[in-house]
Amino acid sequence: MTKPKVLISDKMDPNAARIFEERGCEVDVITGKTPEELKATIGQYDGLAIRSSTKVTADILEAADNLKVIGRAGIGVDNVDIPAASAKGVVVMNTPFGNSITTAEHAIALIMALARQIPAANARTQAGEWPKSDFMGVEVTGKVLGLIGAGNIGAIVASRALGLRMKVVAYDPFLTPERAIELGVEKVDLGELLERADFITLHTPLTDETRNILSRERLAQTKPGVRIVNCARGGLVDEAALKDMLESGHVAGAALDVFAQEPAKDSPLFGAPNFICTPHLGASTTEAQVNVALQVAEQMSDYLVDGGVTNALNMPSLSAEEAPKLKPYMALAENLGSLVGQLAHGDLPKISVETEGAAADLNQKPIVGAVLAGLMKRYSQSVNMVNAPYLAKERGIEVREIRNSQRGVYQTLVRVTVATSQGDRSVAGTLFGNGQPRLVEIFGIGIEAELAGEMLYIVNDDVPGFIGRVGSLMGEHGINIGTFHLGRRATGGEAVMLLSVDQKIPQDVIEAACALDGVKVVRGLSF
Ligand SMILES: NC(=O)C1=CN([C@@H]2O[C@H](COP(=O)(O)OP(=O)(O)OC[C@H]3O[C@@H](n4cnc5c(N)ncnc54)[C@H](O)[C@@H]3O)[C@@H](O)[C@H]2O)C=CC1
Ligand SMILES: O=C(O)C(=O)COP(=O)(O)O
Repeated sequence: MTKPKVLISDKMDPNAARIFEERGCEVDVITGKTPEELKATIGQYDGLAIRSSTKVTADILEAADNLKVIGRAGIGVDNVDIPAASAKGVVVMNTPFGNSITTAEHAIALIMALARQIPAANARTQAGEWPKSDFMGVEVTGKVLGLIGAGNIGAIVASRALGLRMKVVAYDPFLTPERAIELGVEKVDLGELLERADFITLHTPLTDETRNILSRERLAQTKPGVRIVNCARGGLVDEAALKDMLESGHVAGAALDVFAQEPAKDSPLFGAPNFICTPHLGASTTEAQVNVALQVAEQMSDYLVDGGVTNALNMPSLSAEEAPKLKPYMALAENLGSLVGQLAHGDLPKISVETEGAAADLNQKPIVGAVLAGLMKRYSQSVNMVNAPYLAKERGIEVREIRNSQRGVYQTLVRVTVATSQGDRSVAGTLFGNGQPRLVEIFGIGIEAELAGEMLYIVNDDVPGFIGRVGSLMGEHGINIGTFHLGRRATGGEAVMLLSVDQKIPQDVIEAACALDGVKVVRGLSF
C-alpha cells in the first residue's frame, strides 16, 4: 500500500513531522508557499497540516484531488473554507484544547500590561528617560472583567482573573446558569457587560454573529476608562472606532493580539495612545506548540492510516478503537446504499437505516454516513462519508436512524429502506464471522450474495429453464460468470437473480436479457 502523503505548510513543532513518519505517512514540511504555489502542489497530498497562516480557500480545494484531511494545529478554523472542504469530501479537524491555557495566559498578560502600561514604560526606560511620574497604573483587584465568550479559553481566563480577585461578568448566549455558577462568574447580557466592565476580554470565534461584536455603537456604550483585550480573532472589534476612542480617552487602553487583516503591517491603530499589540502570539508557547503538533499529527494519522476521526468539524467522531470494528459495517452499509441507489427509479425523498442485534450497539453515525455515501454515488462519483450527508441534505433527503438491539434471524443486521413511488423498498445485509459483508435480503426476498465488482440483477417469474437461458445468454456474449445467487418470494412467484461477472455488462446484453421470457427487471450493477 502506498504511504499517505502529508504537507505541513505552516511553522509547526518538529514533533508533528516525527509522528507522521512514525505512523507510516510520508511528510513534506514546506512553509511560506503562496496560494498559487499551494494550489499547484496540493493535488499530490492526502493530508494538509496548518496553523493560521495557510488560507485553505475553495480555489485551493478545487485542486486538492487527493486530499482527505486538513488538520489545524490550533483552534480557529476561520482560515479554512469548511463548506468547500465538506463538499469536496475532506475532513477538517482541529485541536480544541492544546493551546487554550497558553492563550488564556496571554490574555491575562495583556490585561496586566494594560493596567501598568508595561510596554511603553519599558521602551522609555530603556531609552534612558526614567519616566517614573508618567506611568500611573490601576489595580485589577476588585475590578470588573467582562468576558465575551465563556468557552474553553474564556473559562480559563475567568479562573485566573478570579485568582487575581477580579469580579467576572460573562456574556455568552450558550452559557448555562449552572455552568456560570461552576465558573464563579455572573451571567449578564451584552448591554450590562458593556456598562459594568472595567476590562473587557473577547473569547469567541469569528462568525457572522460575532463579527464586529464590539462595533462603534457598542464601544460607545462601554464605561469610560474601559480597557479592552482581544486575543481571539481580528474582526470582533471595529478597529477604526477603537482608534477614535483611544484618542478621545473614552477607552483607556487596548491590547490586540489579532487583527482584521493579518499580517498587520500598517494598522491605523499603530501609534494610538495606550495601544499595545502582539503579532498573533496567543498560542505561541513551547508547551502549547508541542501539544497541538502532537495532537494534530496523531489525529490526522489516525484518519489516514486507520480511519479514526477525532475533533472533526464536519463529520461525527469515530475513535481509532471503534474504527476497525466499524470498518466492515461501513463497507456493508456503503454497498447496501449503493444497491438501493442503483436499483431505485427517480428521487428518493426518504431513507431509513435500521440496525439490528450487534450492529445496534455501535456508533450509528458512520454506518448512516456510509449508507448515504453509497446511495449518493448515483449523483456523484466523488462522494464519500464526509460530503454524503451534505449532498443528501442539499437534495432534501430525509434520513432516519432506527436501532433495534433485539437479535432477529441474524446476529447482526443493517437494513436500508427507501420510500419509492411504489412504496417502501428495503435491502438488508449481515456480516459473516470473518467480517465479510453479505446481502441477505432484497425487496423482501431472501438471497445470499457478496456485493462486489460487476453484477447483473434480474427479477423474473420463477419458471423452469430460466436460469439456463441466462447462462447461455452470458456465454453467447463471452461473459464469464463468477458467482450465481438466487432467491424467490414463493414457488412459481417472483424470483431474483444476482450474478457476479468478470466485466461490465454491455447495454446490448442487458437488452437481450430484458427480451427473455418471464423477465421483469434487468440491471447492470457496479460495486
Ligand atoms: N490568539 C491566538 O493565538 C488564539 C486565538 N484563539 C481563538 O480564541 C477563540 C476562542 O477559543 P475557545 O475558547 O477555544 O473556543 P470555544 O468554542 O471553546 O468558546 C467560544 C465561546 O464563544 C461563545 N460564543 C459564540 N457565539 C457567541 C456570541 N455571539 N456572543 C458571545 N459568545 C459567543 C460560545 O458559546 C463559546 O462558549 C477562538 O476564536 C480561537 O480561534 C484560540 C487559540 C489561540
Ligand atoms: O489556535 C488558534 O485559533 C490560533 O489563533 C493560534 O494561531 P497560530 O497557530 O499561532 O497561528
